[in-house]
Amino acid sequence: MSLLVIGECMVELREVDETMLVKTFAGDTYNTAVYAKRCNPELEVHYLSAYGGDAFSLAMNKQWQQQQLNTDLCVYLPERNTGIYNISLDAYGERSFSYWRKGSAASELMQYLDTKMVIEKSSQFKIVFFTGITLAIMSDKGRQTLLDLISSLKQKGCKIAFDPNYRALLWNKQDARNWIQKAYDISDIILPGLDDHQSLFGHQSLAELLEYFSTFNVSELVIKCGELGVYGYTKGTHATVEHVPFVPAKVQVDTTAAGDSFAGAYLNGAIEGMSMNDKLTLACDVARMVVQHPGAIIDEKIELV
Ligand SMILES: O=C(O)C(=O)C[C@H](O)[C@H](O)CO
Repeated sequence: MSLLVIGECMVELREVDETMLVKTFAGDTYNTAVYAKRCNPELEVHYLSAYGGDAFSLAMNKQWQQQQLNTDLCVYLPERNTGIYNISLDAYGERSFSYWRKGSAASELMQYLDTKMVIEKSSQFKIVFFTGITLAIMSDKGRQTLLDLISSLKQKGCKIAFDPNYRALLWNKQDARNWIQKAYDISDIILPGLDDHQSLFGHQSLAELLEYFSTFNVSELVIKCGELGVYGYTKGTHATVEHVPFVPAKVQVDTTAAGDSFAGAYLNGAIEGMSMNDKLTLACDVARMVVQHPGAIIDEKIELV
């Protein structure tokens, strides 16, 4: 049984000093795929994306292989390029991003993907994961084709997991709200951040989020509340909430991929059949390790927990 992750990977640039940049590869869904695999090297993790014919795309593809991801479903678009993003950090290691990704290969994935072929393989995928960023980079037609594909995979028995990962730079708020709600409608496992919901829907508290999600048919709801910790709810047991308090990292170097690594560890735990408390604890531990190192993907020699 495997995990299928759908989205975009890019060139990641980060400044070493005023004249030097480090180049690696990252993107929210890719980060999740990598950390799920690192948590359990036995787990088959499929990464579904598109890559171009430029030199960066080819190097990126090599990196996907090195991370032991299964890329059989990926689409090659020789006329397109890979996207690029840059990480800027403040004095507390809080990150912000700049993007050069319009028209990237991944943004056109759904125009070229053989969705029937993916549906035929559905029995392999226990969980299918995508994010608000996966939707944000696509045209409306691409977004609808993606949601149709996800719905078909759900009908075939795959569990659907979704993280809204709202990035205001990538789309307007109204579009983001509409499409993220459509994604919630078909998701079994939802991993929202309170901050995303504050920006998108004006929700100010955990209680407001719970009220909002009470109308969706979610089997696992994991709400990340920053310094208030994380809360996990399992369908039918909304009264027996699991709460894991926030424990700060020894040092916070770069918060890039904190949420993505959390998702990777959590989904790995879900596939392994862990309890809600164990999944949340593992996910928090992994995210805490990731923020202590620069960039989205930390050196593989570093033990995650
Ligand atoms: O912001 C994006 O679109 C990215 O995917 C880049 C980062 O790796 C990601 O946001 C980290 O969560």
